[in-house]
Amino acid sequence: MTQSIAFIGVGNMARAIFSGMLASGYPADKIIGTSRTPEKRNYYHEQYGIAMLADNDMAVNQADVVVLCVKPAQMQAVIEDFSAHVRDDQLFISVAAGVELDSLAYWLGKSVAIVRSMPNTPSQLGAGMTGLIANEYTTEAQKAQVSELFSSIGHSVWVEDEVHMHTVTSLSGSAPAYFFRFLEAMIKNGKEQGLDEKTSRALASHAMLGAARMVIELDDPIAQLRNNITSPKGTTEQALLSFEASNIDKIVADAMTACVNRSKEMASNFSAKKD
Ligand SMILES: NC(=O)C1=CN([C@@H]2O[C@H](COP(=O)(O)OP(=O)(O)OC[C@H]3O[C@@H](n4cnc5c(N)ncnc54)[C@H](OP(=O)(O)O)[C@@H]3O)[C@@H](O)[C@H]2O)C=CC1
Ligand SMILES: O=C(O)[C@@H]1CCC=N1
Repeated sequence: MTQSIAFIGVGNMARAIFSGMLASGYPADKIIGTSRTPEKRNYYHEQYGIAMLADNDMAVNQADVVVLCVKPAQMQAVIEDFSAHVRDDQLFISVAAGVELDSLAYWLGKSVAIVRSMPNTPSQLGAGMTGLIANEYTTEAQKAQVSELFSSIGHSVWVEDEVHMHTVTSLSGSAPAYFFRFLEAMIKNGKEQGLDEKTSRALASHAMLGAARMVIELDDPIAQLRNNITSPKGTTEQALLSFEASNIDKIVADAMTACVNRSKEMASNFSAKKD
């Protein structure tokens, strides 16, 4: 039987996940969302046909699976508020950056199955990538259920050690934003060179999509794919030399390290160990 799934805190990430699920055929009458804002509840109900509640307790009561989608700083208060309603047979999935399994378990206050996930917003198009790790109370059947849920909105990988969730955040959770930023810079330059925004956007974004597809669908090393475009004394070579002169490896490493460091800082700031 199809399980009832409650999304606690419907915002960007919850919408990306349930809209991907709906597009892959998950029944709307098995999805509940919560938000404190009446306008948002009306909007999501009208737009997606899911039940939208103001009351997290009520949503948790009705759910087999509870997906925790509030901001990391709100997680403790939100969980502790509904924790009296938690049942042993429920499965909890958190999407929050930097909130560890032990903290979630402590606030939930019961020996329940908890999966920590790090999805990304392309999930709304079925093109998501999600990192996953489960606590000791999660059965293999529940892990399979979580894999199935995330495969309906893209791909997923299980990591062995929770420390890797910081790296997952920097490689896929936050990464769409890096690529958007890169595209913004490219489109800006296309416009400065005289093309209109729409044409620049189409050219650059299809180049990015095509390159990503080549990496995913072909076996060639990425350096080989790059070399295939880089004619000696040609145009690409000049662009790549310019990137190297700006030390592109360092630019990317610094950004990813900053992302990981913030994830670690959040794990420390939003930890039940501080209580
Ligand atoms: N955005 C992204 O790309 C990614 C986000 N994440 C994680 O997803 C989580 C959510 O991020 P994001 O969706 O971007 O944030 P949003 O602010 O868009 O969504 C959070 C939602 O939670 C709702 N909310 C807050 N408090 C409550 C409450 N007490 N009861 C019910 N709803 C509540 C808010 O709505 P209202 O104020 O109406 O109640 C808000 O819309 C974060 O933990 C983040 O780390 C993970 C991976 C990627
Ligand atoms: O920026 C954030 O904190 C969240 C987590 C990954 C993507 N967005």
